[in-house]
Amino acid sequence: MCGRPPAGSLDGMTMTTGTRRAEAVLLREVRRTYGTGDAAVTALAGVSVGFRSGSFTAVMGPSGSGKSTLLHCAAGLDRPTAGTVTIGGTDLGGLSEHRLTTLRRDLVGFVFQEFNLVSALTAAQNVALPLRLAGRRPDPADVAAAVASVGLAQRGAHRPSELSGGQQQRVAIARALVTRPAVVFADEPTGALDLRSSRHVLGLLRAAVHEQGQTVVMVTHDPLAAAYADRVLFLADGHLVDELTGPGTPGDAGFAAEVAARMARLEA
Ligand SMILES: Nc1ncnc2c1ncn2[C@@H]1O[C@H](COP(=O)(O)OP(=O)(O)OP(=O)(O)O)[C@@H](O)[C@H]1O
Repeated sequence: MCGRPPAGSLDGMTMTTGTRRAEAVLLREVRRTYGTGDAAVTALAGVSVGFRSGSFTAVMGPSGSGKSTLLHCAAGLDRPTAGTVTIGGTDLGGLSEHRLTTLRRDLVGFVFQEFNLVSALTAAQNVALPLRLAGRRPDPADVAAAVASVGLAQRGAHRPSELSGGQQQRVAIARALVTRPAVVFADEPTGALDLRSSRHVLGLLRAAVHEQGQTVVMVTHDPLAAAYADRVLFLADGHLVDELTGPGTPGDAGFAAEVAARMARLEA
């Protein structure tokens, strides 16, 4: 947020792999099955995909296609039934719950559709929360800068109930970015917002990628939102079935139309 590289910088992995842009997150043959026997549901049927450091990826697909499951497995919030997930070169499968929690805290930020702010805390206190949870004493200037960076300099002392939905989501984004995580996972971040607020939020996520070098993976149902990403992945029945690369212009109308056409085909 302050022009510094992400705290979870993946340089070490870049050197060991010898590639300029390492995979911040890598899924290999990830399967996730819920339930057993006749009641078993295969949410992910063997997905292999990488998210390069400094990239913005949107994940789309019909309802029930496995988008949230993919996001949760990639973020270490859920454990795959089979396959491997690595974040910053670390295989999550081998980690204890405690180490997994620490890795998420150090390398990962989250943005949810429903904001998930703590209602009793002010905007600034919400933004400072991940630093406190990491045992750090937040520098008020850093917190103020994070709040200002999402356009809420005058609102730091307000509680969530005193903010609009769009403002609350901007607080959630500042909170997700304040520790400068290598990867931000966003699950329908604009699902509850109007068009203007959505654009603002998507612009902030894009800036995190293109100005701060962070990596964003965003699940969305909205082709206009997906058109802010550099790449759009399409899931169907737990499989990765299609992929589009954007023209590099945020919210490009032609790209959004192409994304909508691919979605319409999947939903037909
Ligand atoms: N905890 C669970 N127990 C049983 N089945 C589940 C569970 N979570 C998800 N599923 C099933 O796994 C499949 C994929 O679900 P998932 O939530 O990943 O899809 P999605 O693409 O995110 O859907 P939506 O767009 O509707 O949010 C669905 O068939 C869903 O019913």
